[in-house]
Amino acid sequence: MIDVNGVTCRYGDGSDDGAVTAVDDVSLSVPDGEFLVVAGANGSGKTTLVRTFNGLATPDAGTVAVNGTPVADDLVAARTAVGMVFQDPRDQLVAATVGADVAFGPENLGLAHEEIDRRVAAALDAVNMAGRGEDRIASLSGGERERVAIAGALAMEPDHLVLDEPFTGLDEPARRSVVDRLRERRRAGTSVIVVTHDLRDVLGLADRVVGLADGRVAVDAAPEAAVGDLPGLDVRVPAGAAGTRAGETSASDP
Ligand SMILES: Nc1ncnc2c1ncn2[C@@H]1O[C@H](COP(=O)(O)OP(=O)(O)OP(=O)(O)O)[C@@H](O)[C@H]1O
Repeated sequence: MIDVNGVTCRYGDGSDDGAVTAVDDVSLSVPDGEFLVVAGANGSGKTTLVRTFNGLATPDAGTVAVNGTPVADDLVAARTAVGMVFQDPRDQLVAATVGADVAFGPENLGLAHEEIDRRVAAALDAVNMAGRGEDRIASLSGGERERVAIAGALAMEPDHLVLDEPFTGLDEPARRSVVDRLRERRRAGTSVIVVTHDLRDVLGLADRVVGLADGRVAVDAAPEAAVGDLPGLDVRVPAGAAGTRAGETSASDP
């Protein structure tokens, strides 16, 4: 369980005109096994909010607890329990080859070699990169690097998996494969949190949608109840899913 209680995050020191409140008094709980989509326009605070889940961002007010332990009390526990894949995978790849990169996290957990090999193989398979362990990171395309970053997070088998705009650079087979694996992880009890302003890939999988606007929770509902309000948040929803009530303009596919 991830418990977010009254979290506010600001950038800047608050004394100048440039200070920004990125997350504004947000409270929410993410139960184990939930597939949560965090949606919202650019700059609505999605990334900042999820970065508080493992201590990469520190709230100016409020608390975040993971599996009952405040993140601030045990950063190592939070980072082990919450796996994260960011928007720019170039910042996350640490090794020279694909296999070494995906193995890096599990090695740091001190797992046995056989278990590391199993996890690396399963994670590469999940992103359609089976057998590519010897490929050099430097020779990969942007989308392939993104897939390696996702594999690295999957190989950690975290309790909670956060993916920030995970599908942007993925081709269709890779996207389908990752979606299948996320579905599988959720069935195994992992909570999956996908951050996006484009719900077309994930709305069908979601148990719940939290929509942010200006750092605040504007929508918190099951997908079928949320879709009617999402176009107002400037997010992209699947064609036919938006609540295009009479007289409204939808942000869905043309
Ligand atoms: N490092 C930073 N320094 C200053 N302001 C920042 C920083 N990171 C984010 N912000 C500001 O905080 C607000 C929320 O940003 P955040 O990246 O959390 O939003 P987001 O919803 O993830 O956006 P996007 O969809 O563009 O990734 C924005 O106004 C942004 O300009």
